[in-house]
Amino acid sequence: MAGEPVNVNEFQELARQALPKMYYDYYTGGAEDQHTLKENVESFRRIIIRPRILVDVSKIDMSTTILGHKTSAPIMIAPTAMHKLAHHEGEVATARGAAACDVIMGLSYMSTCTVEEVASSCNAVRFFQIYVYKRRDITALMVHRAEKNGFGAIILTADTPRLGRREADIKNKVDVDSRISFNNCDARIHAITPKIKFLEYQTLRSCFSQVMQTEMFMLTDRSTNKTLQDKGSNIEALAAGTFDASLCWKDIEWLKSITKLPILIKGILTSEDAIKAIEAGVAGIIVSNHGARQLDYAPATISVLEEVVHAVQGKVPVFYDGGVRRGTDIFKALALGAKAVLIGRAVIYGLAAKGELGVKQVIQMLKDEFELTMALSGCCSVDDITRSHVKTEKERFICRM
Ligand SMILES: Cc1cc2nc3c(=O)[nH]c(=O)nc-3n(C[C@H](O)[C@H](O)[C@H](O)COP(=O)(O)O)c2cc1C
Ligand SMILES: CCCCCCC(=O)C(=O)O
Repeated sequence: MAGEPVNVNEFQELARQALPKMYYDYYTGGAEDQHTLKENVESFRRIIIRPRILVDVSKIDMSTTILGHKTSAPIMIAPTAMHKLAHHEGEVATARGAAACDVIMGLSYMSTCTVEEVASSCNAVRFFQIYVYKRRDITALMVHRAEKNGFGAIILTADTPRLGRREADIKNKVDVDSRISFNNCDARIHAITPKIKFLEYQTLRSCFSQVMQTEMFMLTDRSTNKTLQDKGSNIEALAAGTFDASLCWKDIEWLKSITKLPILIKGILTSEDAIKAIEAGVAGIIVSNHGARQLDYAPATISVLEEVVHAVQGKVPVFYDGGVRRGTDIFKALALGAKAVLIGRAVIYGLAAKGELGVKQVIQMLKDEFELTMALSGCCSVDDITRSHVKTEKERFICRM
């Protein structure tokens, strides 16, 4: 590629050049046939924008308010794991990029910088994403650390009782550089099982590979010495050992009992679950298929956004993620009822290509594209973006009949 990157796809190419194949594949990949992965992006292309002309667009205001936090644009950074695999400064660089653009940073439970490091690195508004461990006390500790360090909300990821099957990670035998550790969750070593308590904690905590060995140890049936789970990737095995697959709706009550922070639930794809989420008392919903990394042949996220928005009836804000690569995508999601969008891979591409500067450039690029889309569509503020500004494929099909 000649010159500076001019769009997210070009940042993706820079990330590909910068990263070892194993990590690039981990970041870009989706589950199984990657059908949903393609659809997450393609479905946006099938939605067209209905622009209005001769509107005074000399001043465009992209700002909005998310759970009471004023932000420069309806954009948040999606929680994604292990940023130190993309850049040595990890989530600290990402958070600084978010702060520079005045957007909210979502920090993953599986981050490689701690909540304390991220909190002290910049003044970005931060939300903390959690997976719920079998060992609830560890998750509670993480929630309290986030609360103590000024995080503004908890994002409960609810679509991951087990990790999706990402075949590239299996083939690549994905593993992590021994200098990197899950610093945020070093307590997670305890989470695997009380059975491993006799193993030396300090030797276990240092890196992912060692966690893997521990995990494999734990998954071995001592009587036969046969590994109980050896078909998935290392990451899948680790998730199987730590994540609580029994998590269900009643557990939101538990989460509410341990924190005063507002709770966003991430991973809603149906009206049925949206209604349950509201009954459970969440402060907001994130319509997400986890970047198509969980259930393949789940719907493209943008195709179900409206179903969820209708079910929610304005009771709580609805956020969106999946496949956002352009400012026009952000505009379309807002027109279909999202309050804001979360950006996953695009931010990682920026981070891998240029660290903090790359994160900043990717977000700024998306903001610039979004602002231009607003101007060319005749919208001066985010409230001016309405359902009538887009036409879905289904509507176009009905029009033709
Ligand atoms: C490499 C990678 C790691 C992710 N890690 C997490 C995570 O730790 N927690 C989580 O809730 N979601 C995680 N996600 C899902 C994102 O939060 C988000 O739903 C998704 O990336 C949005 O799609 P996009 O990448 O097309 O923007 C991850 C996604 C990717 C690509
Ligand atoms: C036990 C490590 C699991 C990391 C999972 C991160 C994630 O959600 C992803 O999609 O990858």
